[in-house]
Amino acid sequence: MKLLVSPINREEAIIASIGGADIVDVKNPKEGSLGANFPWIIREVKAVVNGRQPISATIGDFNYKPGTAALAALGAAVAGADYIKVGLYDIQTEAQALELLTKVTRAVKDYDPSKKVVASGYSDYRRINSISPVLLPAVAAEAGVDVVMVDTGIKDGKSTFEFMDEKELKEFTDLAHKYGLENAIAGSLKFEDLPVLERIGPDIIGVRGMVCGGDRRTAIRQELVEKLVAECQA
Ligand SMILES: O=C[C@H](O)COP(=O)(O)O
Repeated sequence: MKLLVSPINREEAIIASIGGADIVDVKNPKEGSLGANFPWIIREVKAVVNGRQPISATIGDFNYKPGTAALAALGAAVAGADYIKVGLYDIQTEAQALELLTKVTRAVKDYDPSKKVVASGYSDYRRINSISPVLLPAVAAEAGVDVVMVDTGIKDGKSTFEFMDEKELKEFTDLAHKYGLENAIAGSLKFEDLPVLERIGPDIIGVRGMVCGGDRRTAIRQELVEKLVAECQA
């Protein structure tokens, strides 16, 4: 399992990078679960990571605005993100998801076909009235997306495992692989979740709170990133 760590600024990005994360994911929690950070922060992170890892950037928890999403995706790509991550937050149907993801993917790949698009659904989709992540792999594959993900939409400490059980997350993972996509699981994951995550077998796990010592509002700690890297490799 590859490890995606989500810093919010340059200082945390250095810690995540030196600690050994596989992907350094720039976000802005002040603007939501997959809140977008500023282009200059993405550029700064790209510069300090200096090619050690690919950079991911979130572009927001989106409603049905394909044009706005496509333009934001291009912005993240131009700023240097290698992975551009869009959240399907206020999206209820497969048709809406397909339209939004098709336009985001076109915006990114027209600019640089080597960049990857990540479509994120939310494990707590029922409480935010969003599309089920299990419906996303088929739609994402049709749209030309590279990675499908689940995260929690509301960051109130409740974990993805409180909303989707092992069986559902395995179904999501297997479907992604059936459609030729990579997949990622995130959402207040804890060290004690690692055995079940190993059984489920996602390509990537995404974390912040876990490597902040449990409270995602505090800073990322290098020793916790190193511990997680070691446990993921064990
Ligand atoms: O992409 C990963 C998220 O930033 C996960 O954050 P969290 O572990 O605090 O829920």
